[in-house]
Amino acid sequence: MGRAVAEAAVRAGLDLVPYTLCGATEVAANKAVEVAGKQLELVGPDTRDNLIEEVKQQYPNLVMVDYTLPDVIHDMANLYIKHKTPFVMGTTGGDRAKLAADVKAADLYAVIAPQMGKQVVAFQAMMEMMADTFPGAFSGYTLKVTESHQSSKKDTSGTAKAIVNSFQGLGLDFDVSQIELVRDREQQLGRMRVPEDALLGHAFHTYQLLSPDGSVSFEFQHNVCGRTIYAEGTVDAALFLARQVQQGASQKLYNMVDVLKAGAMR
Ligand SMILES: NC(=O)C1=CN([C@@H]2O[C@H](COP(=O)(O)OP(=O)(O)OC[C@H]3O[C@@H](n4cnc5c(N)ncnc54)[C@H](O)[C@@H]3O)[C@@H](O)[C@H]2O)C=CC1
Ligand SMILES: O=C(O)C1=N[C@H](C(=O)O)C[C@H](O)C1
Repeated sequence: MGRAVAEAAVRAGLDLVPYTLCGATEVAANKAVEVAGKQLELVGPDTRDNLIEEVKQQYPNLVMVDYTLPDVIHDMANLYIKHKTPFVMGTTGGDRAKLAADVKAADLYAVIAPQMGKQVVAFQAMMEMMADTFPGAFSGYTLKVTESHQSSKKDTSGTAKAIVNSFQGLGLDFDVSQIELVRDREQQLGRMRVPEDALLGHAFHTYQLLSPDGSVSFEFQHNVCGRTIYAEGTVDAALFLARQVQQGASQKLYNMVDVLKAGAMR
């Protein structure tokens, strides 16, 4: 995602900071990272603090973008809080309530969301609205949720968890631990019908609802191949956040439904 966002930022005409934070293993591998002809320097956890202070001086409108891993999500949030750098975070996992509470307590500008793709965010917003408007409308129904992602994704989809939250509001008795995770290549190609060239980057979600007597069924599905939809949405979020900072907006913590409702997604 880091590369896809950097490329989308360049496409949008943004000034890309020539550094990229990464884990210690990536620094040790010492791989060159080039985006749109610009060389990016890899910066590991040991040297990032001093660098961030320098970069802040040089780029006063800095917005940091986080696509790291569930294991380090709180460490990364603490980093942005420590340096007071506005940030957009698409990383999933961690304790989401704690994450929001920490950022709110720090009074820092941020967009945090498990889903950045405009049309999927719109679907997510629609489900939230349905749950708020018609609470319990699907009481007694059963729910089956299946999500397939690239096998490197270890956690349950943050998007699926958010949608399940709305289904719970609609009366479904369903826990996120019941979400079926598909990470096996053969199942992805066969049962899930994921195109082979999307095995390393896809998100196929299906939500099936069945009435108590089996006579009524609903199915919602969103299938994404590749990373572009999230990268473009991330750039929208960064532009939106930069505007909120400049205007000194009183609300500081946002999710992508807020960004979409503000009309800030291209
Ligand atoms: N919100 C959204 O729309 C989307 C969210 N995601 C989420 O974003 C996260 C990352 O996904 P991918 O890019 O596919 O994973 P990836 O495994 O390709 O990349 C993770 C990156 O985190 C970096 N990293 C690890 N430890 C670090 C540390 N201590 N400091 C700085 N960087 C560190 C690694 O160097 C690596 O480049 C996952 O949680 C995924 O579910 C992914 C796509 C869309
Ligand atoms: O890791 C991914 O790929 C994705 N992660 C997010 C999630 O966990 O919901 C968003 C999308 O599904 C892609």
